[in-house]
Amino acid sequence: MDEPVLLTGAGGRVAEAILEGLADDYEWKLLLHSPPTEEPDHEFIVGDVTDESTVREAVAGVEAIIHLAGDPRPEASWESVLTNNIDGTQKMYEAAVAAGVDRFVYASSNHAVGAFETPDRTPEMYRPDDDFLLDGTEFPRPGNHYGISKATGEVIGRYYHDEYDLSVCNVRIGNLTRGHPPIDYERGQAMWLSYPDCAHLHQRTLEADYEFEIVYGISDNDRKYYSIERAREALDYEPQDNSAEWDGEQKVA
Ligand SMILES: NC(=O)C1=CN([C@@H]2O[C@H](COP(=O)(O)OP(=O)(O)OC[C@H]3O[C@@H](n4cnc5c(N)ncnc54)[C@H](O)[C@@H]3O)[C@@H](O)[C@H]2O)C=CC1
Ligand SMILES: O=C1O[C@H](COP(=O)(O)O)[C@@H](O)[C@H](O)[C@H]1O
Repeated sequence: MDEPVLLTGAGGRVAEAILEGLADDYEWKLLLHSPPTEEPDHEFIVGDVTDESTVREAVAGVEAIIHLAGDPRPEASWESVLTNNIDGTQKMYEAAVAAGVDRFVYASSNHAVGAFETPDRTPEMYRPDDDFLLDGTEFPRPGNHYGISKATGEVIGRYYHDEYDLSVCNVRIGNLTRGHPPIDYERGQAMWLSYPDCAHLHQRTLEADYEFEIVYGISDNDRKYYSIERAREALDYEPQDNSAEWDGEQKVA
C-alpha cells in the first residue's frame, strides 16, 4: 500500500490489536475521538465521525480506511447508534468516495446476527459437537439496537460498493480479548478473536483483492458457530489461535 491507511476509532481496543501487530507495516493516519494523553507514533487528527469537516480532513490522501469508530456496546441506545454508528458510517463512506479512496474495511459485529442464538439452539450451538454454522451469506438477524446499526453499516457499504465501485470488506468481529479467551463464557470462547489474529485479519483486508465481502472475524476455535471459510478463501486469512487450547489464562496445547 503506497498511501496511508486511515484508522478510525484509533483509541479503542480493536485499534490497539491492529496497531500492536501492524504499526510498522503501513503508514497510519489515526482518527481519535478525544486528544491523546501521549503523543501517538503516527499522524493523527481528533474529531467526530459525524462531523463532515473532520471526516473530509481524515480521508484526504488515504488509500484505505479501517472504520472502527462507533458505540460498541450491545446495550447502546437507539439515539447513540443512530448517530455514532449509522450516521457516522454513512458520512465516512460519503467522504471516502468523494476523496477517491480504494477500499473500506468496516467493523461489523456478531451482534448483526445475534438473534440466530435462539433458546432452542443455545447453549448447544456454542459447543464443538454442534453443527450449527453461519457463513456470512445469511440475512442479518440482530438482537438489539446495536446489532441493527452494525447490519445497517453493512448495507451502507453494499450501496457504496455498487454505486461507486469501492472495495468493501465487512468484518463481523466476534469477541476480542487480549492474551487469552474469555473465561467462564462459552459463547465468548466460541467467537474469540485473539489480538494477533485480529491484526493478521485486518492485514489481509488491506492486501487481498475483493469486491464486496462479509466475513466472520474470529480465531480458529474448535468451538465455533461462525464459519471462517469465506475469510480464508477471499482474504487468505490464516488464524493462529484457538480458544480450545486454553484453560482459563493458561495455554495448555
Ligand atoms: N471489541 C470487540 O470485541 C468488537 C468490536 N466490534 C466493533 O469494532 C469497533 C471498535 O470496537 P472497540 O475497539 O471494541 O470499541 P472501543 O470503544 O474500545 O473503541 C471505539 C472508539 O471509537 C470512538 N468513537 C465512538 N464514537 C465516535 C464518534 N462518533 N466519532 C469518532 N470516534 C468515535 C471511541 O471514542 C473509541 O475510542 C466498533 O465499531 C465495534 O462495534 C465489533 C465486534 C466485536
Ligand atoms: O460487538 C461486540 O461484540 C463483543 C462480544 O459480544 P458480547 O455480547 O459477548 O459482549 C463485545 O464484547 C463488544 O463490546 C461489542 O462491540
